[in-house]
Amino acid sequence: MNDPRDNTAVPNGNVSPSTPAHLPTVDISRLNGSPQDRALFIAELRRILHEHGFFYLTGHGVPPSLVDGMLAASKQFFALPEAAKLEISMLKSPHFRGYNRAGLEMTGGKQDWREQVDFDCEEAALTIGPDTPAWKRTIGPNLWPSALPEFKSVVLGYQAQMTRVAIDVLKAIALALGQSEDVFAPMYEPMPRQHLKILRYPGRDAAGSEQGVGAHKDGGLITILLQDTVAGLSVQAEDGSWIDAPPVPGTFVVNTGELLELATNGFVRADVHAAAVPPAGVERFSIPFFLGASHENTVPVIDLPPELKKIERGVSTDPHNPIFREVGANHLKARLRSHPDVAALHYPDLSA
Ligand SMILES: O=C(O)CCC(=O)C(=O)O
Ligand SMILES: [Fe+2]
Repeated sequence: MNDPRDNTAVPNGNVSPSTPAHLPTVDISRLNGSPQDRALFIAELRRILHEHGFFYLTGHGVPPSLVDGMLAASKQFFALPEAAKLEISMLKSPHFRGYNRAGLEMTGGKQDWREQVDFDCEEAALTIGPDTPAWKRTIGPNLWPSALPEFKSVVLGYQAQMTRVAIDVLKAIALALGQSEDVFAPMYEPMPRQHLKILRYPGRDAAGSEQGVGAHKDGGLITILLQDTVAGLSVQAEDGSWIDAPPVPGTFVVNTGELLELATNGFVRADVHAAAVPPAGVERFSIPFFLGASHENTVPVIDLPPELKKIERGVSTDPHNPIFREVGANHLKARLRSHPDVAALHYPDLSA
């Protein structure tokens, strides 16, 4: 999977006062409605994808108990003594899994003020020889805290459910683009990357930076974000204004990532977004899940119908942050950039 914490050359922090605009809502269960409603839904989704690349998702079928359990387990983890969290420090993982204290991840060259744990597919490390592509070193096991024995099953259960939701949404997007519902399958099969991050943003009084997470686009195919009760996320619209995306109970915020923008030659927008540090004394929890393409694949360009093709935007290339169509190489590039300390320790041959 491409890394969602991909940095972009956009101004950081200082998100301007938000407009009162709202993100649209997509009720994916309408795909199972009457033929008329299904057709209406697909047409609406097509417009949303072109204009926004961000929406609230309802009708997703995720049981509230699973969401509550995941949030509760995340809060339990962050409440552990620091030593118990550092037991799974990402510095111990050449595969970019594990815990980072606030201020260790970078976006736009600046510190993000949030503590976090990263997970991806639960898998064994590969045998690496001199000719093995470097990205294969990112394959490997997740790290699990011994202080919370039940954590692993909660996280893996939630991750599996998010993979299902993300693939359902990708199928709906395929239909909205006039394609067969499996048009993206050659990108995410045989092993979609399943990057899950649990995040805690401490309040402004405890923060060492104004930046919760700096302005960026997500690097994968699609992101399914769960927010707890505190607002903080904002999204940049095409006209440059910022739209707040506060939590709405029962929904996820969904956004399309750079690989989808690449595959649709910019018909689908991957919007820039950022999260602010919460007010003093308030902590914010959020849990993004990033579904990515399978590492060994190359991102194709999907041949859209003529009426969509004529409003493709093309893909802008940032010389400071090139996007590679080779998924594994793209993923490694983004991980090295986001985690310079892990890169220096485990990839001294590749880091500057
Ligand atoms: O915390 C949030 O609301 C957004 C997090 C985010 O955009 C990211 O981690 O990529
Ligand atoms: Fe993001």
